[in-house]
Amino acid sequence: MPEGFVVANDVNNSRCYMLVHQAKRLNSPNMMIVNHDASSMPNFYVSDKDGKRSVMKFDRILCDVPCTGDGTLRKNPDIWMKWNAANGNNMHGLQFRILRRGLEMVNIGGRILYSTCSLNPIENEAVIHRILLEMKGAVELVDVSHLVPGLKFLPGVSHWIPASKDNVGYNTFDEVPAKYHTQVRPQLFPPKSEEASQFHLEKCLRILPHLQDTGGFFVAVLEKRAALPFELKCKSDSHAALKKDLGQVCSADKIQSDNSTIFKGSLSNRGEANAELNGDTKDSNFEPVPKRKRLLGFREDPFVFFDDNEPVWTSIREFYDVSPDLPKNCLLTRCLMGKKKNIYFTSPAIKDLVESNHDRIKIINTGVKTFVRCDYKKVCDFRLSQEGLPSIAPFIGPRRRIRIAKSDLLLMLECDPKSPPQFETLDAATQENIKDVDVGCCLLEYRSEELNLDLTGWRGKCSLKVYIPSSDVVHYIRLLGGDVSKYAFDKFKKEPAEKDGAVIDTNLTSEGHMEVVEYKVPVEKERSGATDESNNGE
Ligand SMILES: C[S@@+](CC[C@H](N)C(=O)[O-])C[C@H]1O[C@@H](n2cnc3c(N)ncnc32)[C@H](O)[C@@H]1O
Repeated sequence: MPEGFVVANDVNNSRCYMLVHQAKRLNSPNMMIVNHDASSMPNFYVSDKDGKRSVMKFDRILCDVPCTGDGTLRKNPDIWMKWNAANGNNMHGLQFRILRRGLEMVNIGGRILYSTCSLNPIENEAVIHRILLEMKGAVELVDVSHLVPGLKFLPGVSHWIPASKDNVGYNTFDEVPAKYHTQVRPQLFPPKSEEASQFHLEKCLRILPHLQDTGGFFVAVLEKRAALPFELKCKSDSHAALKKDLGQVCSADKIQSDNSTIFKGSLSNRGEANAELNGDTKDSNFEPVPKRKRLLGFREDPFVFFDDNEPVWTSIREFYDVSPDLPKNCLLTRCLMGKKKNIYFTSPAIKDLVESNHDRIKIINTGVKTFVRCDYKKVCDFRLSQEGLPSIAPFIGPRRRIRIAKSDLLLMLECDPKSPPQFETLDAATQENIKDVDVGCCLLEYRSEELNLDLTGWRGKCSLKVYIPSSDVVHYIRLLGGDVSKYAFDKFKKEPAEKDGAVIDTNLTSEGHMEVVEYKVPVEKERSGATDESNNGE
């Protein structure tokens, strides 16, 4: 299992759930979704082998920041009506703060990608220029054009004209009328022409809509070459705060006050650095980081990892013939009491991240669903879930594995789920393999030179079923080279008639029109209520 992991964040709670939905397709145990304001993102702690905790720095950070979205004018025509040369002025501050916080959280030598779907330089080059100025050489723009061969783009610009909402542009801050001083601030202005070349803003990528018929997009990659100026200054403060933070078992209040200490420490120093830079002590350019509200008040179920005495584990281990190499302490549920419904699996690194931060970071989701309660089946209380199978398949023992042939798999995928293929219709070798496996949930393994598949199955008394999400059925038939034409309808030629028990799915065809795919499959119920422990933020 890879040691790396991804932490995805959005300040908007609903967007986090959208993220959960999208990320679910990856089936990755190495991912965590969190819900914070990125401009005041709390530090993440990790522990080493001796259990000593330290602040984690990321290797890579991608800041796809909120923006005016004026690069998407073609698909969002309402932007035309609201467009104003000054719209970007309101976004600049938040964009800058998000990027700056990202730089704090990245390792020296690490990279940060800043992107917007806007073409307004105030949201783009002006943010990068301001960061480069403030970081005093600790951060450099990187030329990444060779990493995207074939992509058409224009270089970043080094000159732009900030404007007020009445669409009047200003060459210098001195020209800005006092009434607009809060909107058109000094930081929005481009570098002086004689200084412009030192920033290399041409290394930014401007992807313009007409170049290759896309939306407009802006991308800049920064590398952190050294500690940031305010990091050096506040190092001792942060150390003291960190020591204090780690030295106690935290209550909610304590955590809040400790975190504010850390942020206050770095903030005041950042303010200093910035004021120094701008010769301005009044406007430090840093809005105060708000004290985090009710850290423990968000409505997410807890993440409860299995301990050595987990009562449900023995029967699962025995039934699935699980290898002792499976890190069972990386299995978790989302309920403290009552019947466990779903069991999730994370990588060891994510487990540590959850345990070291769950009381200070709003974790929305992590782990892949691996076992699902199905005690009505009276064999084992839990069946395997296809979502987590790629992660734990290597640990499932031979007693629960059935090697199947391609023809068997196609039969199972294409059949009416109410009438799964009987043993005698299966490949002769498969029929032999089935004899070694008792009734119940099992792992169906298909192996060929081109394709290896591990699928959740059900070995019945006289039939064999594949047990996968309905939305994946056509995908697997396609992978196996089966005929999917009978599942497809062209919406523009024929209205699909929903038959009893049929599942309708929609896919976008390469022609860009909607193809409606209809098929009958065993439906695995994967979802329940929004705050139910069983849904892990899905
Ligand atoms: C351009 S979109 C990013 C879209 C994202 N890359 C995706 O593919 O879904 C900007 C996102 O930033 C989020 N956002 C806005 N302000 C934020 C903040 N202060 N901290 C974190 N996320 C923020 C918005 O909710 C929005 O989802």
